[in-house]
Amino acid sequence: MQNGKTITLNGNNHRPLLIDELISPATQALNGEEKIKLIENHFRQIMLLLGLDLNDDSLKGTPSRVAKMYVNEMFSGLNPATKPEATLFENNYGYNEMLVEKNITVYSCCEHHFVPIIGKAHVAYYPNGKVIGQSKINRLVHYYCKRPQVQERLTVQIAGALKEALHTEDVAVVVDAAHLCVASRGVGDVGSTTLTSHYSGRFKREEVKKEFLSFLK
Ligand SMILES: Nc1nc2c(ncn2[C@@H]2O[C@H](COP(=O)(O)OP(=O)(O)OP(=O)(O)O)[C@@H](O)[C@H]2O)c(=O)[nH]1
Ligand SMILES: [Zn+2]
Repeated sequence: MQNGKTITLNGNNHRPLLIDELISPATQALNGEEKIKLIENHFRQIMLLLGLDLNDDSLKGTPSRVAKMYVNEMFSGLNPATKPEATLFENNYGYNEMLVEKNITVYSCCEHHFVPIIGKAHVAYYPNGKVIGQSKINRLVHYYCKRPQVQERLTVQIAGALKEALHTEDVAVVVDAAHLCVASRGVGDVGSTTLTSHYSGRFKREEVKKEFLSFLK
């Protein structure tokens, strides 16, 4: 029982979908403040188990800081209410070529170790009647980054959201990112990055894919 609510969090009772994710009913029942309070308490326990002094001036606010950072910043993309609206405009000027938005910042979090994934996403599409406000592409990428992720899922989710917003299959996504779980611990390889891609519609054609990749050089 916490804040007058009984919650049962069962990790197995929900399987997130690729695009319109399901949040478990127990979590849905909590508002942001309630989640922050619960996470704060659990994080305090983790710190105590690590032997840290929670009376220390510098450490005593950490459980609350971490909880707020998780809910409002790092994992805000788990809340569907934060999904950006894709503003569309008529393609009045008849632009029918490929549009590429490259070097979109990727700051995500590895779901296996909860450490950062840092890199870039490159996205392209062909307009199908409408064009999207450019910044909305960046916003959609950031939305899916703000979850515990694996890079493969992140790539597919970005592609799926763009197809849905733009009513077209003609979408390409490349993500190039460094995983701090690989760089800062474990194998300790600071030089490697991971590349993932998704091509659909016209981008499956070799010459189209080649044109897109030439823009990324
Ligand atoms: N496919 C995929 N794997 C990832 C991603 N992020 C991290 N991983 C990998 O997830 C794996 C988890 O492996 P485990 O053996 O369970 O964990 P571990 O003992 O900490 O493994 P090491 O990192 O090798 O020390 C590691 O190989 C990570 O490199 C990702 O985005 N995609
Ligand atoms: Zn990891």
